[in-house]
Amino acid sequence: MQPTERDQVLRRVMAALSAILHPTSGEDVVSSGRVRELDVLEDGTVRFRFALQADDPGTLVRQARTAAEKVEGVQKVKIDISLPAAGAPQKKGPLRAGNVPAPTPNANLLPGVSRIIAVSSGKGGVGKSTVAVNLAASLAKAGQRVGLLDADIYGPNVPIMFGETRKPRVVGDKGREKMEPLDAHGVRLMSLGFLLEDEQPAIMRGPMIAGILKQFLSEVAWGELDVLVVDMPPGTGDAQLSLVQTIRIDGVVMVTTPQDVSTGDVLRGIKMFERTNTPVLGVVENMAGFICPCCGQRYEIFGRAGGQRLASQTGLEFLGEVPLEMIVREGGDEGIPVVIGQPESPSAVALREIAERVSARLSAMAPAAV
Ligand SMILES: Nc1ncnc2c1ncn2[C@@H]1O[C@H](COP(=O)(O)OP(=O)(O)OP(=O)(O)O)[C@@H](O)[C@H]1O
Repeated sequence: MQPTERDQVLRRVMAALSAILHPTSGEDVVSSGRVRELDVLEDGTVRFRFALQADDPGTLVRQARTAAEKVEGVQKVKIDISLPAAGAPQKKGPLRAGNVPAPTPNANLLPGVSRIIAVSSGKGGVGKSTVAVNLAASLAKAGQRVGLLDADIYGPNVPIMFGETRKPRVVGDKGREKMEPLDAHGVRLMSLGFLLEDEQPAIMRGPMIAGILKQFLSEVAWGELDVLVVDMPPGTGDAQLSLVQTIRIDGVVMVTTPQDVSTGDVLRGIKMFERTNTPVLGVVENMAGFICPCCGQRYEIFGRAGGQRLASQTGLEFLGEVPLEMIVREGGDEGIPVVIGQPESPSAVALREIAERVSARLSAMAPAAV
């Protein structure tokens, strides 16, 4: 594209973006300073940075993308989103929650995978992996072709929860080798933990993930899958953002305990996904009451209905609550997910119903747009 032509495209894009107004303040996204560093490259790619403000709806960036894509002469649109850091002015610097590029996941990275669900939590230890494992096992039991990617680099314990101690095999011709996922309880299993040294400090792992994830994923022979469940690292830092930017995630299941809700970590997690245009399917409340193994009596150790309140506060679907039951922990330790080992238990029934709701949400979605 010639410089004069690029200039014309630039002007047309600028005009198209200027027509996008903030729904409450009415200011347009260009003169309000949200769109920055607008450029048109020789190949017709339009690039700009979108400086999101705290009260911006998640749809504003999408509107800007659609408007730019429709402009005559534009081949591709790349947007870097800067998120407002909580309570602090924005600074330039390394990848962090306040300054992240927009997710531009590669659609061809997992070509045989129809849907990707991420299971996430605001903080560690709330039962995120337990939900991911049982969600995957339930979907597989219901006849779907399911993969499970353990991307929890800080505590990759999904293989153990599936009773797997093997390392994946390498298959394929020389120069085109791929790692074959392990097959356990009808689920194809792969863990980023296979790449990490046990003694590697956790602080090294977040930055590492951005570098290795793409290569790692393209070197796994997933085959055809209806659903890939991704067990995310806990929290909302760089590692989570790298994942969202690399993998095309169709929906996120947020796991919380009634207690965790009150800390606001979950809310921060939900906001991070919304700001990166990653749909959140709903909230699961785990450890929602202890069921005594002796008498079956239920005790609300961590309080009640926090997840439900959070769901209504955020307008998200409440996907269900899972009680605190010893058999869930035992199933995890023994490598037999409770939905398989004790399918009639209250927790297994709850987890299966959650899987059904997630499955229904996925079926209702339009074909994945990337
Ligand atoms: N509903 C439950 N009833 C009983 N034990 C549970 C339940 N949910 C999770 N656990 C147990 O709590 C512990 C933490 O669960 P899990 O590893 O799934 O949490 P996580 O959020 O993935 O943690 P991390 O952030 O460390 O990866 C495990 O021992 C698990 O078996």
